[in-house]
Amino acid sequence: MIIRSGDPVSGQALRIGTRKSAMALAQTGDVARLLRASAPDLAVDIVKFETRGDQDQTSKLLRHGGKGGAFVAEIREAMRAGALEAAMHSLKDVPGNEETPGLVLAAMLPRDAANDSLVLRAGLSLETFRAARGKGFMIGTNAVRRAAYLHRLFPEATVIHFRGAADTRIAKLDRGDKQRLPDGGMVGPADALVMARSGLERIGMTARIAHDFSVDEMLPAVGQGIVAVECVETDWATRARLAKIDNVQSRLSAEAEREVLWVLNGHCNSPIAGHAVLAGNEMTLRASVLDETGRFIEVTRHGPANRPRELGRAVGMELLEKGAAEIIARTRPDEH
Ligand SMILES: NCc1[nH]cc(CCC(=O)O)c1CC(=O)O
Repeated sequence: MIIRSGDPVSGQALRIGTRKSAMALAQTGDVARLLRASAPDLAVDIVKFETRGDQDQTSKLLRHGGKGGAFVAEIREAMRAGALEAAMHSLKDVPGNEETPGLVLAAMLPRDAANDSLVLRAGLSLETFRAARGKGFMIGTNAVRRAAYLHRLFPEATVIHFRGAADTRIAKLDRGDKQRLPDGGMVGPADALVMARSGLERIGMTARIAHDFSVDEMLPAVGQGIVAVECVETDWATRARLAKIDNVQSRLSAEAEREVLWVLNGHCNSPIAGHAVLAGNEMTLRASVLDETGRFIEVTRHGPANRPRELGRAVGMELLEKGAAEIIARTRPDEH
């Protein structure tokens, strides 16, 4: 079968579902631009969803499969029901320990910056923060991975629960808002936040970055910086369109990193980090499992770039041999 762009027979547009945060819309805009460039006649419709993940700001979310899972689930339902051809996801938010029968991540965009960045409250200087080595400062995040790395990097700082979309999080930081904890208590205000550089780039807020953590200082979440597009496995026309914008390096890195999650049975809010780097025919995969009490296991292995799953499996198994399962079990969301 020949797939023609803008398919004049059906005249159908490709409908992509997305959350409606500023970051998600920027990402979906990137997907649409690449699709149109690869098939100039293709009509791309962006369908905005307010997911349960955006509405539910309570701790229930963590108990029910985690934040990431909630963001993803509703858009998938719409796609399975035929209301969409494709769904845009931040790969980082796509659970790595679940089967998704009938769906496939058919495109991954070129990876943006994978590292995390430090954002300071307006008026607070990096010099002041550095001189205190974090002492007396409150740093906000709701990712257990970032919290554990912050305890390693700034043992004298206090890490506090801080949530919301990227742009509203920074607004709350600058206003000095207190945060409601899952148990109903209040904490804060925060002096600093840790956020993905890629997200800040997408919402045009890189001017607020006080410091970029290197990926070695703070190993990123699996898939961080990669935008993925999912579709129905047997929707061959959509798969052909998405295949045109698929980036091989992102896909190979994602396969290696996500295999670690699969081996560790990591959930959305696991203290698991993983990052693959490609150099010629070789891939280097580093992954870690850590907690806020200072337990830290890190594994680095090299392998052929065209066998990413094997490398991910080897790294995951070595983490398990070194005791990763016990650390992960202690941070299960349903135990929060
Ligand atoms: N959980 C929200 C989320 N999902 C993906 C990103 C960053 C963008 C990316 O990884 O591509 C973010 C924001 C953040 O972590 O600061």
